[in-house]
Amino acid sequence: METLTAAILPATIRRRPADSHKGTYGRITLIGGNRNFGGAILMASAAAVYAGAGLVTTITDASNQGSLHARLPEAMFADITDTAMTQSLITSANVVVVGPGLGTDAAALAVLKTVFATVTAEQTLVIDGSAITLVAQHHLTLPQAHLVFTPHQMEWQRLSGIPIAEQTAARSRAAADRLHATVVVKSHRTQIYTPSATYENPLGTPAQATGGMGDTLAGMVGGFLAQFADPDQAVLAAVYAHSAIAEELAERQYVVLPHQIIDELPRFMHEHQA
Ligand SMILES: NC(=O)C1=CN([C@@H]2O[C@H](COP(=O)(O)OP(=O)(O)OC[C@H]3O[C@@H](n4cnc5c(N)ncnc54)[C@H](O)[C@@H]3O)[C@@H](O)[C@H]2O)[C@@H](O)CC1
Ligand SMILES: Nc1ncnc2c1ncn2[C@@H]1O[C@H](COP(=O)(O)OP(=O)(O)O)[C@@H](O)[C@H]1O
Ligand SMILES: [Mg+2]
Repeated sequence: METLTAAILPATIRRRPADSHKGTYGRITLIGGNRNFGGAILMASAAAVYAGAGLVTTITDASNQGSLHARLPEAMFADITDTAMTQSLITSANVVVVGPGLGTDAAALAVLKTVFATVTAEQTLVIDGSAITLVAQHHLTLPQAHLVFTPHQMEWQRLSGIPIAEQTAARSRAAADRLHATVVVKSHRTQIYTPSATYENPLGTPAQATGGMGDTLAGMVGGFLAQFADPDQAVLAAVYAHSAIAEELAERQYVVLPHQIIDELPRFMHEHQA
């Protein structure tokens, strides 16, 4: 197990070349947010935009459209019940994030099946929140794609079958290998299982223990994957940056809100680019 250090930030976050445009920085499609959990996909989408992803589209329940655009005019919107549009927006993305606030009802399951049937081996799919629970509950066959799971410990228990108290590095490593995926097991000391190595994030604070914190991380992971060349480093840097910003804010705050981390991202990335 390797401990992450701040060196992951300049190794990953590169200065933007002058000769570039929005297409240089990736197209990301985020899918989630039912009528009750619209905030989750809004936070994930905002994290992707503020992390610098070039083009961001949010596929969500139509009831969330107004709040999405009021809060995040940079994001495009599509209705989650429009299957043809969903397929098209998945196909045109290089990174897809599915799950924040998706819910676990029959409609959510149908959306997730559409995602799995549409992504291709060249694409990266980040699977978070409700989508992890659905994969576990319905024993879904995983698609051929670059897969990144971002479970918290309870979701990891559901997906891997390993009870939280028995989630040792060795057992989680074996389960991640069986999934042929990168797995970010989130806790107060998050561990990251890439195909080639295992890492622990030394940062993080209980001030982060508030709803939406993981939705924000999922969007950051997607945003970093959309832009930066090395996918393992992109995941590691997103995890590290998420906690590093939270620790900065927690020096003078009892609780750190997810949207505050999002607001700090452009400044933090500017300071740590190389
Ligand atoms: N504003 C919003 O719209 C929000 C929507 N959310 C969405 O709600 C859906 C359900 O996710 P939840 O995670 O709330 O529900 P889950 O039922 O998946 O997991 C929560 C349960 O896991 C337990 N648990 C054990 N270890 C944990 C750990 N290390 N970290 C977190 N929980 C741990 C908690 O105590 C709790 O009982 C997801 O789609 C999620 O994205 C949540 O993110 C909350 C905010
Ligand atoms: N006590 C803590 N110390 C450090 N990090 C924490 C702590 N509690 C929560 N976090 C972080 O907050 C995030 C919570 O993710 P998750 O449970 O998926 O939230 P949500 O689904 O509500 O957005 C993870 O990145 C986790 O590492
Ligand atoms: Mg979550």
